[in-house]
Amino acid sequence: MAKIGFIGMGNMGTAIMRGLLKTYKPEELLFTSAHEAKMQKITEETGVAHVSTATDCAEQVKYLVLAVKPQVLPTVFKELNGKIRKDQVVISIAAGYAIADLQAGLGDSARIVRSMPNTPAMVGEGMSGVSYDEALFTDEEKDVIDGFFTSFGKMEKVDEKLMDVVGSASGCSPAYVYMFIEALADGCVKNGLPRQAAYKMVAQAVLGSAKMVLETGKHPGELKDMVCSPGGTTIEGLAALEENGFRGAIIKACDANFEKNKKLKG
Ligand SMILES: NC(=O)C1=CN([C@@H]2O[C@H](COP(=O)(O)OP(=O)(O)OC[C@H]3O[C@@H](n4cnc5c(N)ncnc54)[C@H](O)[C@@H]3O)[C@@H](O)[C@H]2O)C=CC1
Ligand SMILES: O=C(O)[C@@H]1CCC=N1
Repeated sequence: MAKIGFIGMGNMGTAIMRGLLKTYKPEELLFTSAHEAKMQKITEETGVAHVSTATDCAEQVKYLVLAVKPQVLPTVFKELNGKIRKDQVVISIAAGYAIADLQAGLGDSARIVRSMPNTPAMVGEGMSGVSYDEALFTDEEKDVIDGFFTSFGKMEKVDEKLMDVVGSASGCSPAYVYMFIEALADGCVKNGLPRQAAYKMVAQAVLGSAKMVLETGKHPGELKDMVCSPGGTTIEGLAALEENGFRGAIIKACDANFEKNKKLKG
């Protein structure tokens, strides 16, 4: 019998499954999604079997991952309501759905883990904010839950009331970073650097800078100051960014994420 089943196998489902396949055998996983031809292709590529309905998937697994768009969750709830077993663990990655909302859709006794991962899961460098009531799960289940998230990156347990904020830090943030990489590369291309060299150099600079934050423990401002030689080139660039509202734009983007979470429930 499969252990972990996915309802929804799109961007995030495939990213997470790829991570899990480093730890789990294909026979331990199962999924269902919307299009038979796409499911067939994923099964051929990964060796993971699929079934046609959410009910079939739920019936066959202990850990059930909800990986459909928030707008699709009401349909899935209709199909699954009352069918979630007491021994089952439901892992949601949906934006905007609180544990109480998921229980309202699946049944009050459903034991839910709410999470917010991100697409770098695809390369084993995901970041997931995770929230669940520790008292509801056995030690073995907690090991599986934590192992699930660490199979494709890092995890941080957070209070559920912070999960909407976590969306900006984990779920949404790669999009901002890609936009930054694209813009910085464009700036380099404008001044003559070949495009492919620009992407490679900028992406490596982002990777290295992130590592500096994680590994030195230094404040990002201190690391920034180390780059800015007095009267040098970097401080000129920083002044231009400040003039153009760089920090304010990012803070506003986080506010926009936060507000949108409240409007996703179907
Ligand atoms: N894309 C991202 O970066 C992140 C997304 N999320 C959350 O992950 C969830 C999935 O997002 P994505 O993977 O980006 O969406 P997606 O649209 O790429 O994947 C959803 C999958 O669900 C399938 N589907 C549609 N209706 C279905 C149904 N009735 N039964 C079974 N499968 C069905 C679709 O065919 C598709 O393969 C969302 O709730 C989103 O909030 C969380 C973190 C990051
Ligand atoms: O854009 C979204 O709503 C999803 C959740 C976080 C990242 N992607």
